[in-house]
Amino acid sequence: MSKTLFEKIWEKHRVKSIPEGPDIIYIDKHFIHEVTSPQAFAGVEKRGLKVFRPNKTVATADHNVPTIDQHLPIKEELSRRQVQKLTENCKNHGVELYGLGHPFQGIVHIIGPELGITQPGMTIVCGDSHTSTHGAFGAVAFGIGSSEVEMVFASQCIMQTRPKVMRININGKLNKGVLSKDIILYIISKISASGATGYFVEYAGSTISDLSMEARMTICNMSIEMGARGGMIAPDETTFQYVKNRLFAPKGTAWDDKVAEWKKLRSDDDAVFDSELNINAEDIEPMITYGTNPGLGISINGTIPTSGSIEDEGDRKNLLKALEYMGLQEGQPLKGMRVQNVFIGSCTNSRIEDYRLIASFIKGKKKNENVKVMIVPGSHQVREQIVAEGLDKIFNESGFQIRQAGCSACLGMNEDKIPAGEYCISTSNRNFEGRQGPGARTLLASPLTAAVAAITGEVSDIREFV
Ligand SMILES: CC(C)[C@H](C(=O)O)[C@@H](O)C(=O)O
Ligand code: SF4
Repeated sequence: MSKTLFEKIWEKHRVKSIPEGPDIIYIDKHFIHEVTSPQAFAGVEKRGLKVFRPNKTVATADHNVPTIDQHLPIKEELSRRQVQKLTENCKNHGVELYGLGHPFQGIVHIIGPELGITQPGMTIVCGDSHTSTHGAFGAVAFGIGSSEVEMVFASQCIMQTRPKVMRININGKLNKGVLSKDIILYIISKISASGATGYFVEYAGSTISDLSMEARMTICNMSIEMGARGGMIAPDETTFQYVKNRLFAPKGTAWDDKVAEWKKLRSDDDAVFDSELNINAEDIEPMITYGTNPGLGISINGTIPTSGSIEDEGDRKNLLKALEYMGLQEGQPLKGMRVQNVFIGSCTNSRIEDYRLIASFIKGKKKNENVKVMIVPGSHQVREQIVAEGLDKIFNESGFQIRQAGCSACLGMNEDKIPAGEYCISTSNRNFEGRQGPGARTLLASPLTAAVAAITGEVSDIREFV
């Protein structure tokens, strides 16, 4: 019988099916961080257990860490305790930790791919919704809750109801100034923040095949923002080239064997999806969000919808509530609006490719004097690469501040917060109320759209500058 890519990987990892119930799935790789692991460690300890296969788990400190002076003790007490607890737990259970000061430290979804831990055909989980990022390699990767983290610690397996499968086909050439972030913001604006609920999404088509791994990760990362359980892309030459020679990638004949196996990881030609969506790449323009969920987005030249144009009463109320929080009006354009902050980071867009692109655009330009610009690399290694390539000089000359690796202003769990009432163009993935700090107002956009705003001090159309 023909199968989708998702089904092939899922079935290969199925240990048992519970009649009328969930499947038990073997997990190849388990990532953990300081926020969702303490309860799980406490849970296994309460049962008198140890982590069953500690070498299948990798830990990093990312959410609570400061992004300056990481060599000093963490100032915020809660953050300090969380990171300390992670260190103790990893030590007690024999789990490898890339903590502060370690050369591999960084955002969990950045370091997995970067180190070659993330590989095609794997099942990967983490107590973090953006685990979907790893699906870009043709892995079944999804976020889990703390009680499921405990399940994986205890058994290296997880009980999961098998989701439905959706395919989103994107074909054609991208317009000038349009990045993969715009593709995913466009899709979510079309199908809404709940449009893929209950599904695992496979992205396919010529536009996707033409993308780099970094760009594919950005798309898979935000699958969760339309309600999907995860997102994935069939591995191809681009994938193999990215993984090859990375630290934990298979080497020698093991590499050849793996690639032969990975080449079979694609949906069969006649595989049936529960839902399918077709998108024309030429329809996509640079995008920006105006509301408090990632589905409330428009093209950079667009206007905010009017409440009168929205049929559903719930949606209408949500729009008005979002606009009130955002200090925006219905029908208003965003272009030309002043912003006070630009945040270029998070597991969506903090890879070296993002910074190369931004650096080549801003070279020789100065940031607007009223804007604060934060460059927060996704990992320590990305930061080192920025310096090795001399991009740091470009950023410094433009007045962009380069910080150390962490989740940073993507969410207000650490010292990096956006002041209440201020606007921030952010390359992250969530614009919820208070996400970047109490009262902070987030406009999600691509790294290029963020960079051009840093220079002009206002929401701008990158196409007018390149
Ligand atoms: C803190 C963590 C559990 C959370 C997540 O699951 O995604 C965070 O990473 C986020 O992006 O909101
Ligand atoms: S960077 Fe943001 S979205 Fe990614 S894991 Fe950290 S908090 Fe979550």
